[in-house]
Amino acid sequence: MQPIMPMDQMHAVLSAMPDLVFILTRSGRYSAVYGGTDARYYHDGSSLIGMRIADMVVAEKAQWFLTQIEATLQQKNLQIVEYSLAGSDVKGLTTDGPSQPIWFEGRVQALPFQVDGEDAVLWVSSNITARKELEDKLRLLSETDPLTGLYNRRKLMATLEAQFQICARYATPTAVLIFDIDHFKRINDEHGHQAGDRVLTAVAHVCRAELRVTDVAARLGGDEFVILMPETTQAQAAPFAERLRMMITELLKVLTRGLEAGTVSAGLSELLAGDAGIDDVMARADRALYQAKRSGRNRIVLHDAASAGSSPD
Ligand SMILES: Nc1nc2c(ncn2[C@@H]2O[C@H](COP(=O)(O)OP(=O)(O)OP(=O)(O)O)[C@@H](O)[C@H]2O)c(=O)[nH]1
Repeated sequence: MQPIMPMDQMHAVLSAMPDLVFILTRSGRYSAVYGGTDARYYHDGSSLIGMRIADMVVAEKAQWFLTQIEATLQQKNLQIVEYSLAGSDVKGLTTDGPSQPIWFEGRVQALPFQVDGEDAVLWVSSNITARKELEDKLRLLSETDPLTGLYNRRKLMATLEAQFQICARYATPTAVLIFDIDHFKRINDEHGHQAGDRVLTAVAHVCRAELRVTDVAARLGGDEFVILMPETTQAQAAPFAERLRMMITELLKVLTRGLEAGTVSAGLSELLAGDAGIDDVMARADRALYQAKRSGRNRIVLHDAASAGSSPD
């Protein structure tokens, strides 16, 4: 049998816990706070003892904590939750401790005895901010095109797939525009690859500035870009597409110094009720783009008009 540790040693062990440990009652009272004494990772929580969550934490977050405590008491098994808290979310903290919001992982376990006449949980908070930041960086890297900062093909397809599901359920339209810089290769050949990169970056900048917040711009690869316009039919998207084409053309004129590569071709389509999946709309927009290239470049072709012409396949 394990020897019983003297109370003062037991207390010292709890105080030395690397993470913050709370005993919280069902009504949200901080009965005890231990550990988490390294100010690089945690604020000193000792001032919370005897207080109630609802009095110490901003209302919306306090309610969230109470919900987690109740769930743990009812389910009686370990709950693992993630949440963020800024110093300003908690009243009465000392100014020591991190100044940025902290991400925590909370491990919450019901206690087999009552504390201060109430059911209670042990809540261990670990600072996981560094891990969260790394996750954010990795997500950004996996979803964006490093040159332009726009969504990459993978993220575009995932977004289009989500939009396809919304359209299938609620019959809302989504327009898809694919555009491509005409004779982009000449820009690279005449002005160098770096100049080509600057053109691609500037085009992305125009897209970002012109789009609505709900629109999505992506670089498919090379000099090919896609814009998704949720809640927008092909007909509604056409004037916007034309304005964008003209703005990019103006920009290219400046950046390419009159080279015969200063124009844009585009194909426009929309999700249709009978589509089996997102490949259908991408193929229609692509066919329309092909048609725009074939019929002299420097133009936008709408899917209906494109389907009347020949296709690349
Ligand atoms: N600067 C730069 N060039 C790239 C990048 N990715 C692809 N390219 C170049 O983009 C050019 C695309 O050329 P093509 O696909 O032949 O198309 P185009 O010259 O625009 O001709 P059309 O589309 O028929 O008008 C190729 O020369 C690629 O090497 C990039 O990230 N940066």
